Amino acid sequence: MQNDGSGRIVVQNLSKTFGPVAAVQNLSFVVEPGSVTGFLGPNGAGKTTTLRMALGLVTPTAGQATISGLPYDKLGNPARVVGAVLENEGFHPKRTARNHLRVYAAAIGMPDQRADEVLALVGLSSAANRRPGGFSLGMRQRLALATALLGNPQVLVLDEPANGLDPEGILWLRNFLRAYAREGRTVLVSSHLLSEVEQTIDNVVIIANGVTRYYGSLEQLRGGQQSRVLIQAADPGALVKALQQAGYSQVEPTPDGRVAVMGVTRQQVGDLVAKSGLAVYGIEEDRADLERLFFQLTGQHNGAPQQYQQQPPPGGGGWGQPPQQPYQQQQQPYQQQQPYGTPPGGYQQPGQQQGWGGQR
Ligand SMILES: Nc1ncnc2c1ncn2[C@@H]1O[C@H](COP(=O)(O)OP(=O)(O)OP(=O)(O)O)[C@@H](O)[C@H]1O
Repeated sequence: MQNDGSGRIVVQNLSKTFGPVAAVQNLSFVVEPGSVTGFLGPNGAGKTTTLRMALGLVTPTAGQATISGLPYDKLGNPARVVGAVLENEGFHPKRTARNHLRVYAAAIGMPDQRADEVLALVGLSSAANRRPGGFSLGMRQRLALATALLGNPQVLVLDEPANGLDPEGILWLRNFLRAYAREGRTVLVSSHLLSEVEQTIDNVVIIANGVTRYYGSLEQLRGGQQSRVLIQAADPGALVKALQQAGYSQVEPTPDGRVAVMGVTRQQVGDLVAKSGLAVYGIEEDRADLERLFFQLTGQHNGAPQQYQQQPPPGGGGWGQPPQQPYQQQQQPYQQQQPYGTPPGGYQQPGQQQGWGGQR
């Protein structure tokens, strides 16, 4: 086997058991070069264990992970191929940031000057002579990233990199990772919050209880969602009646007093209110919340996790289709509640019914 130079990460049927705990079960996915992939799941889902297996720090119970076609420990000088930032990395208390980096640079055969280059890359040049002991959490994260970048690696693996970063730091990290991927490199970032990485990632692997729930492009995940139109009306009851008469049955109030309707476009609503002479103050399209879908996929809000169809293993034709179940689940609130009934029993005031969404 040879390093194929691709920077592709392939995880194939990877499993890890710690005593009675099945931390990772038969996990398969591919992380493509030139993109940022989010590795998402709730706490304890198995993300860190998977990343540690990919980085040769934990021995898999079954399956394997390769980077550029090779297991990590066969990469020769792996730090020149993969840069990794794992959680809770410590720094030597007596070394300055620059010296810390020089020690690590020497260990992987990089020249001293690389320390200053990576400090500049992460925006820490002015702190080069300070000791990390006095750094903020965000600065420590940047220094950890600088360490990972020493070998100018083609692949970056970051475990919960946004932890401890302020909004400015998150924005900086987002731009940095996107630029890194644009150079054709591979970026894999774990997080327990989809919202934290949503604007950074192209592709997503979602796991829960060590099992894959979804893997594919974020675009596909978004595309499978139902959207609804939210309308603020002078007389919501009259609007509901008009909508129902026009054949739109999936209608209900939102807690903030608006009317939500599924299966309709903004334009159709606009035409309908114009025709019926009703006063409305706002018509807004609302894509179903991606974070809510994430919670459904990982079973965090719906009790026991559901078993979704797994995606085909790597090499089977790229990214798969999103599973269908979540979208069916998504529709349930509309079918179950029917707060307006037929015939309409009068408009309920906000707060009178169990809402499911509200404004985002
Ligand atoms: N060394 C270990 N010994 C025993 N159990 C472990 C070990 N490492 C992880 N586990 C267990 O494996 C499961 C997965 O843990 P892991 O840390 O991989 O999850 P995670 O998704 O990274 O979560 P977090 O975001 O909380 O770190 C958990 O139940 C955890 O308690």
